[in-house]
Amino acid sequence: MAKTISIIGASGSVGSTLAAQILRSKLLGRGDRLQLVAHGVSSSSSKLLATRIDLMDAFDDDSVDIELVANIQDTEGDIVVMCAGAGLGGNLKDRRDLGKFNLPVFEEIAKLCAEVVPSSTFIIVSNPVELAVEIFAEKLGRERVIGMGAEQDSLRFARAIAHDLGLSRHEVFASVLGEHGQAMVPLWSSVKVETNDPTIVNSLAALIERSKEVPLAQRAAKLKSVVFELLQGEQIEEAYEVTRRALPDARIFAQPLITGHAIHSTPNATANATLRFLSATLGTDARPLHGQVVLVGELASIRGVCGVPLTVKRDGWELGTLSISSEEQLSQIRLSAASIANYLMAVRC
Ligand SMILES: NC(=O)c1ccc[n+]([C@@H]2O[C@H](COP(=O)([O-])OP(=O)(O)OC[C@H]3O[C@@H](n4cnc5c(N)ncnc54)[C@H](O)[C@@H]3O)[C@@H](O)[C@H]2O)c1
Repeated sequence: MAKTISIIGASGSVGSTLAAQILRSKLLGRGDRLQLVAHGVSSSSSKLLATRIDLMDAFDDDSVDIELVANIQDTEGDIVVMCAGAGLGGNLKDRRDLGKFNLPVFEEIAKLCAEVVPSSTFIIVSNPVELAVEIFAEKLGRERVIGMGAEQDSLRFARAIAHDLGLSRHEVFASVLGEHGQAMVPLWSSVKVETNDPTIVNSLAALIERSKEVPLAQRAAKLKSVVFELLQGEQIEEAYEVTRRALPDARIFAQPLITGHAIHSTPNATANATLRFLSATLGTDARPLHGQVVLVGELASIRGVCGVPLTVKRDGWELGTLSISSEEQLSQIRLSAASIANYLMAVRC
């Protein structure tokens, strides 16, 4: 059966990079459609007209129908990727700062989607991911609304560990749960390396031991403050160097801020993580994922939005396996969920 993927916010950095990655990955074939959705504003439609031709010049051999959709009301995707809204930059330094700008955008787009594509699966990229997930889940049901931020964070954590151990990321699995932002919870107990090499196993154990010397919140806050100071002087190289010297769990709090500062977004990494959800939804990839979803008590009695391990299929998400080694880590996830809930209440009142 022919498939349609719609990208809302396709003219942005993430949306346009994702469109190219979808076509390059051959997830879609002859007769399938990729909809580039504008929002009824001529500037976004004009950019997408040009983007469409550029994508056709690159990928027309596969005969995917690349369609420009001028208004969100004409979205038809079986899977809809939500990438619309303001991103970080200027005085907006934390993803939570975006809430007040993106709240009306999320409400409007979720309302329109509920009218035209009520049964589709929604992959949420826009920040704050938790806010968009809550709003979309209210309008469309929680079963098929998934934020991809936790997968992005987990891939970053795995890469940071792989880097320090001299491995490649495909040899490391790691989970980051909770918020896609200041209350994220990198779980050392989830880390698995695909090797029995004692040197590497011992190096990982040493990293874990070092991570216990100073609480993560303290290390991450200090690192971010040093990074912000360096960014004020546009010292990008020095800022990356400082993060490289930090432990992987703190590094992932700060490195995306540098990338966001320098190139406004994190388009390739975000598109890559989003592609995993598209592959899972289309049934071509069964790897475990991590994502922000609305829970109703399935995990640690949490009710509300939280990043958790997931398996994703065409008809939505299911809770995946949680590798938790202690009650302390479970309580960190509960605290993160509580922090998300407080933030959502404040931004929506
Ligand atoms: N979850 C993640 O890991 C992750 C990573 C990077 C970016 N993001 C988020 O994704 C979103 C897009 O990021 P980007 O870097 O592509 O930003 P961008 O500024 O390059 O693109 C924004 C897109 O949103 C559209 N848009 C803006 N206002 C709109 C409105 N009122 N209605 C409909 N569409 C509107 C724009 O036309 C454009 O297509 C941001 O919210 C950003 O914070 C999330």
